[in-house]
Amino acid sequence: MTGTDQGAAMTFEGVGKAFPKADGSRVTALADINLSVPQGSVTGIIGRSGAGKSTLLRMVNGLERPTEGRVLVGGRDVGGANGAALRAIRRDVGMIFQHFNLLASRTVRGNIALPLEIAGTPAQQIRPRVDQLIEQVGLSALGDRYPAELSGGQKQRVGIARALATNPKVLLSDEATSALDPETTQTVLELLERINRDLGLTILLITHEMAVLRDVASHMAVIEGGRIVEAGPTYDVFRKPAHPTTRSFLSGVTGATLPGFIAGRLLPERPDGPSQEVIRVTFAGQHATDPMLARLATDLGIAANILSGNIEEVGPHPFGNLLLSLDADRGAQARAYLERHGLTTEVLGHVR
Ligand SMILES: Nc1ncnc2c1ncn2[C@@H]1O[C@H](COP(=O)(O)OP(=O)(O)OP(=O)(O)O)[C@@H](O)[C@H]1O
Repeated sequence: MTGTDQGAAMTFEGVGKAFPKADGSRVTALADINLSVPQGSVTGIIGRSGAGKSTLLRMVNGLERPTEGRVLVGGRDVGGANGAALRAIRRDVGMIFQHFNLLASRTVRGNIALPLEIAGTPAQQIRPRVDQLIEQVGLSALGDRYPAELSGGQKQRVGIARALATNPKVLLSDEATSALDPETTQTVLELLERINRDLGLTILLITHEMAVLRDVASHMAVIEGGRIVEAGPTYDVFRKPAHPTTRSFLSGVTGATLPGFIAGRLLPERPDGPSQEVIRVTFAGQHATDPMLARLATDLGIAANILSGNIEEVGPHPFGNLLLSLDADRGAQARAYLERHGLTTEVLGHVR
């Protein structure tokens, strides 16, 4: 998904952003960003605090301008647009926020109507459109409530309805579920998925939680220190993470963690004398349900101990992680066998 792409809803071409500092020097927030967000995708950008996620997102609706390169939305250069051209791009780009940004003085209806009023939509068209949006986000009975009378999840639904009011082609989500509890997060993510599917809307979201990408993103990119260090279809990245930062984010969601009694004894290098190799085996797609450990035992006579494991879903695909220990003398042979059968393996260390 890197590089310029005809099927792209948004493209970042060699984008850099430097902010001036008070002492006259400059801080580089983003450098050499090349990314293309496929039309109709839910694309997630993950990174730690200060990595540059917000700056990247804010370039899509022209709230920040690149100091290098171009950001294209539907083929139009956002950074070069002004006046009516910029307003036209912004109408195509809705945005939702971590803290919802609702007007406390307006009801649910009033908040959702706001972008329509700003766009000069005739009053008689606003009411039915707002009714439709309220219905779409599942808030039918709550139209006359004020934000203070709503839960976090309900507030975010208002934010989503407001972002959809002008029929945008792209929805930007700035940590939209970070202020919500896990259960509410799920319901809001499901709503975003439904909107993506039913309206064909491209969603670009930023998050610091890999679980959000696992649950909704078809494509993802990892950003660190203002640079994209890894990008691709989410499932591929989960299966074969190439960058240490990606692996570190993944270790938080792939569930399988070493039990304490092993983790405390894990040696990076193989010790002298008899030892066990500790490996992570990643199962994906059709292989997720194959009885590979039984086959390892019958075909090669290698017995593996299961230390921990889990199977979950990345998008529609099964995805599993197993942590095993096995005789270090047979480790290379076992890994080669598993890799040959489409599994991914990684040596985590050794125990005596
Ligand atoms: N207006 C600004 N002026 C100066 N520096 C800025 C400005 N906006 C962002 N930065 C700097 O750019 C870098 C990237 O910031 P950004 O807010 O994009 O990161 P982030 O990944 O969104 O972080 P967080 O998750 O904490 O919001 C940081 O070093 C930040 O201090």
